[in-house]
Amino acid sequence: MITINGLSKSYGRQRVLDALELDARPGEVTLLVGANGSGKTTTLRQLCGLSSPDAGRIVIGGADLATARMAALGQLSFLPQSPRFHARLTAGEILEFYARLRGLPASRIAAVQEHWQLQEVRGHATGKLSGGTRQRLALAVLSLPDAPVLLLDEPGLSLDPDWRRFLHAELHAAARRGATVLVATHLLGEWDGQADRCLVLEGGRVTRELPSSRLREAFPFSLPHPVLAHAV
Ligand SMILES: Nc1ncnc2c1ncn2[C@@H]1O[C@H](COP(=O)(O)OP(=O)(O)OP(=O)(O)O)[C@@H](O)[C@H]1O
Repeated sequence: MITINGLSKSYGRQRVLDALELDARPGEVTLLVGANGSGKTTTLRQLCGLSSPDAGRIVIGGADLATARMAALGQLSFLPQSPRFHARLTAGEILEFYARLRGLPASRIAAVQEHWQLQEVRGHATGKLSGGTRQRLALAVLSLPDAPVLLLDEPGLSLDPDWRRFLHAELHAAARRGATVLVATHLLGEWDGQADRCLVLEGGRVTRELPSSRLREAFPFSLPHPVLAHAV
């Protein structure tokens, strides 16, 4: 469970989040949608403790991020928008590194590697992987700890349609196991009908909640916007 109350964040004079209220529940895939620059990444970075809010409260699985930081962060697994790995390390070394950080056994690495079909590139330097394969590696890292709260920033960007479908199925499977899944995206077409809830971020606040099956009809006014027009 994620609960955000009154979260505000400004960069200089730009108020990006303005007393944001948001919740994401266990057992559901929740989308946070909005145009480029609407504050989706800023929201996820606040949730991960990578940036401090000016005001407001974040509670993750009952732990307040400000007062019980380790308990809150320990429940998270985060996929950033542009995952970066050391270019000379191999895919296998990356998985081993993150597994060691989380205290996970080699059997878990093997299972995740097979699940995301990374066996063939296990010995390949990440700098030489295709964008989509690197994204699959990042998703494998995300799924290593089987965390109760998953945060994903534009997870489908470099995946082909088959892997996007696989990703959706994975996220729903995690939700069925009880995880809270929050996905930030502006790729509305990709997620049409694919989420349990859809929160619309505008002007630094969640202004509306829609069923994801209504994403396309809910955003016709956005078509002249180049990004949203491209996305739908
Ligand atoms: N570290 C920072 N310093 C200054 N401004 C920032 C910083 N991070 C984000 N911003 C600004 O905050 C606004 C929101 O950015 P953010 O990345 O959260 O939007 P977004 O909804 O994720 O956009 P996109 O869909 O393009 O990824 C933008 O105007 C951005 O330039």
